[in-house]
Amino acid sequence: MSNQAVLTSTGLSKQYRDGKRDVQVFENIEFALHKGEAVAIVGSSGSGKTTLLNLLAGLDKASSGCVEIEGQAWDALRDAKRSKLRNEKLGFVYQFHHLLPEFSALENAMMPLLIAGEKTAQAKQIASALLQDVGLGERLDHRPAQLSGGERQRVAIARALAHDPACVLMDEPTGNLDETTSKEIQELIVRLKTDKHMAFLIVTHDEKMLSWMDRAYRLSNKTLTLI
Ligand SMILES: Nc1ncnc2c1ncn2[C@@H]1O[C@H](COP(=O)(O)OP(=O)(O)OP(=O)(O)O)[C@@H](O)[C@H]1O
Repeated sequence: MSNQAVLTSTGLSKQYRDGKRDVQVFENIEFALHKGEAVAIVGSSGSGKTTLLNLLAGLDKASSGCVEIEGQAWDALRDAKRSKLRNEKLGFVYQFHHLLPEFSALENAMMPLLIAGEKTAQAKQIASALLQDVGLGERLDHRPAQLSGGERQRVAIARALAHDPACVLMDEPTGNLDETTSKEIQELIVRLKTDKHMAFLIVTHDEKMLSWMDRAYRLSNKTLTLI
């Protein structure tokens, strides 16, 4: 495992304006995710996990503090550059998978590669291998509506990994998967972090996931604590 930081936050604070008062979500979060690590964040509903993921991904602005991806501060970049860097470096798996309904599983998983300028044949090869890895080798031509919730989630996972991102941010990735499929996803993550030094930051309620993570943090009382 390399010690190189992929994602860091320094003095990260966020508050929202609620009517006339400011609501502080968290304060002074110091965090670092390194190459080849899988790190979990747990916390009760409303503790700020999604807010933190959005800040780390450069999708939202902090009230104060700084987030850097491979040494590059999101704040220092203009919108177009920020989007380009995000597309290159990050993969996302959301609670709601946001697949494009009119496209097949294979086409959805190919999308980030095509956006990155990959040739269609090559994109097809990479995406189908990943869909095979997540147990969907027989479902390549199915559209999202023809897949179960768990199968859709697995397409979203393949899509997030297709362009070989430095870091994958996951929000409850195994929330609607059965135990066997969750285990397959776990094995895939472990393989990718070992072989490709990919970093994973995973928001989860799944206690079983914590057992094989490198570290886990709890977000509560506006701070992030190692557990
Ligand atoms: N745009 C917004 N404006 C005002 N308050 C917000 C906004 N977005 C989130 N909040 C508040 O910030 C707090 C943290 O929300 P967040 O969605 O980050 O929590 P969470 O830990 O991801 O919750 P859950 O597990 O339920 O998804 C909540 O109290 C929420 O109401």
